[in-house]
Amino acid sequence: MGTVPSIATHAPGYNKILDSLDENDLTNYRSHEFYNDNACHTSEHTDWSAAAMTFSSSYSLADESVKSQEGKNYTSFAENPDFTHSKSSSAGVTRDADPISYTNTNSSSISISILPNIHTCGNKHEEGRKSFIKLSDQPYLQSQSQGFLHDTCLHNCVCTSYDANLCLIEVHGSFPTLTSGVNSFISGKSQRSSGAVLSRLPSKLLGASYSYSSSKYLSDIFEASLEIPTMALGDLNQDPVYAKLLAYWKENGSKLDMRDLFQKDADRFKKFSLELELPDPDGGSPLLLDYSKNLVNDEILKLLLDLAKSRKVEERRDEMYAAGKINTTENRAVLHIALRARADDAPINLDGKNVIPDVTRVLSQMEQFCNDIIGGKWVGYTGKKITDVVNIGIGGSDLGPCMVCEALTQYRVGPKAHFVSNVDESHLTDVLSSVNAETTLFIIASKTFTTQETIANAQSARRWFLEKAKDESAISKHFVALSTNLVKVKEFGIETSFEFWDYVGGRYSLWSAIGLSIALQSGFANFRKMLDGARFIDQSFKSSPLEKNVPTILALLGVWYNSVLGYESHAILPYDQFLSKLPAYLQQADMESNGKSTTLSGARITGYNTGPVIWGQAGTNGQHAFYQLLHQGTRHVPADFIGFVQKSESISGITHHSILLANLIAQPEALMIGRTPPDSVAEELRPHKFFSGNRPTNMILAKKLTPFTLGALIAIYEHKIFVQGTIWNVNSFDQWGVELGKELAKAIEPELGGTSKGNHDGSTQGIIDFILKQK
Ligand SMILES: O=P(O)(O)OC[C@H]1O[C@H](O)[C@H](O)[C@@H](O)[C@@H]1O
Repeated sequence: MGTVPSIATHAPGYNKILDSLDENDLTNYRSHEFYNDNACHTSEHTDWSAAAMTFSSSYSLADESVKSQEGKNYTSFAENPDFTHSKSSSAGVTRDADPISYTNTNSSSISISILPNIHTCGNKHEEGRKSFIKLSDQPYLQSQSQGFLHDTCLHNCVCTSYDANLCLIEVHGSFPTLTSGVNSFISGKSQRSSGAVLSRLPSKLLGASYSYSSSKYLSDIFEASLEIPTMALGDLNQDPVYAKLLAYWKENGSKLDMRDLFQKDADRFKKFSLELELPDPDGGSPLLLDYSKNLVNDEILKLLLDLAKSRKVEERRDEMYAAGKINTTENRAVLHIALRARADDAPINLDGKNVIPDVTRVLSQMEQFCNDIIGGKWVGYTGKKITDVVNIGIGGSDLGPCMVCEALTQYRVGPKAHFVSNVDESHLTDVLSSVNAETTLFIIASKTFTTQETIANAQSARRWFLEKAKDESAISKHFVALSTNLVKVKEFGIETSFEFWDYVGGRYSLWSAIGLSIALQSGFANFRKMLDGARFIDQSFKSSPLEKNVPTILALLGVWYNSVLGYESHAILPYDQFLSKLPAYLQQADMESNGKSTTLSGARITGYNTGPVIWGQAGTNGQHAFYQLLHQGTRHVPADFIGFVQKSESISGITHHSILLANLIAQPEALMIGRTPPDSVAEELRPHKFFSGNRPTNMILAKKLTPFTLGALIAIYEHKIFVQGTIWNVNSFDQWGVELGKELAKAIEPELGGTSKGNHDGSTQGIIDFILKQK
């Protein structure tokens, strides 16, 4: 087995794999990048790939023997005569921090990567090669450095190893995101190459060894136990901080009264509120988050912040920002933050490639298109200017743009945007009845371009259009597509398309080409301002300490209510008619993200609630509908009140906005202070007129609903959802739960024609029969 078994001494199955490998095949082995802390971030040291086959001089295999070919044991590679080493230099200067390259003299292409610090392992591993990666458990390697955690780096490394056709990874130490990285690797493997992942957690820490492989390529030669290594981020139920929160509530919950807390602490508002100075080009002003009307005190807040630490929120956030493939079940990075980046922002490297240039390329294409449409350069088939756009999409390809177009009504400079989402034909016919084919642009928005409803609506819109235009060639002037699936777009017969990428989740896509209807209606400049508002929050979320971090605070309060106190829903109450679609938008954003009952490592969640039921309506309308339940119901519904200090009013003489603001302020006050009816109230009515109060709310207030403020507001919620998903240990970025219904509908549809019959339960069949009889 040559020199390779020198590290293969621990995990069950490891030797077995190595023994089973064809020695002659070892010429394909090759090591990968390793850089030590200092070297990897110096600006001179830019050509990472040239520094392959290196590892740190500071690393020593102190805890194991390294066998040379003659069978002698060494305590480090440096001493092993099988390896020669040479020191890399940066810009001609050799420094202590520079890496040392080790090469195996017996087989020049055999080497084992020792990766105590793998910041740079985003580089692709070479196709057809085999790699060994070893991660050390030296304490300094697990500390945070340069904004990255080593487990994040391992994750990236593993995720980008997909081109190697065999990858063995031996891990010493506890790396919280290892499992997700490894899962990504494995799922990537099934598409790109065969491989195996082998990990070992140090027995001295865990009292056990773990190893696993899911590779088909190796499945018959590798019979090691298929145990998945335990992630450091384990079951929330086992988290000691979570246990403290539960205990605290159990012991003190009934005594927790906000009215007392305000009375005892004159600084409570100051202490439990945050202001973010928004650099809004339409008038910079602070955004206020007042969270003082919550069932929390100093102790609870401290525990919640500790929980964020113990659930590794910051590490996971860094992993997302570093393009880690945290959407493990789909092996995808989650990079809506990249959509808001500016061209000169620090690169965001995914699989070794900066994604920002592609983002800015599509944004420029959108900008040009908007200018052409708004400026009248792009006209309809009869030469008339485009006055209306109809966005045909559903879910994430509808809710975001639809909500934002309404929110930015006052910023309209271009064609009016309409939205068709429901496959119910009345949605389409209703919109079509209000537009003219000569002046209407159809935007077919679908990430996958396979969504049944969208494709059906797009086909019907096309037919309607052709009935009017009577000319196939007119289609190109009136239909454009937004998708990640450009092949399907072509198949559909659309020439102009705007691309986005699979690292953009549908419900996080309004910042991408999916936002074209926003940019057309509001003008590209306003679209950019909205992106900038979100970018501002991205930076604030990344750099603010947890206690000053708006999305994190909102998330922690939500976890407190949802998982500790058992409150099951959360209301979104915007006091602005133009934000009336915000609750529906956040329903998808939140419920599709965190409505999960499986942890990242595949365990069933029991004992605590994950994503809440999100609902709400614009104020003041809701006050005359469901607020009764908020004030006096048996359920407790934490709520976010959202408002704006200024609004341009066009009807003079009536103080609409003051009335709106007064109500916005009064409702949270009423929910907190409650009321015991005065003695003057008749005895029998007194219980009915009693308001218990002590009901929690947040207030989010900004100066004006501008594109920038709106971008910031949406991004706050996106990151809030992310933090909660992290704490609950769920994948917030997949949505397998929507699949089953879709599949069954496809099976049932032909049965409604009466020609085929399925195999259903009695109720389902009864319903089908009822329909068939009435048809
Ligand atoms: O954009 P599309 O690929 O057409 O998908 C539209 C929507 O369909 C699905 O059912 C998903 O649950 C949503 O997350 C998605 O936004």
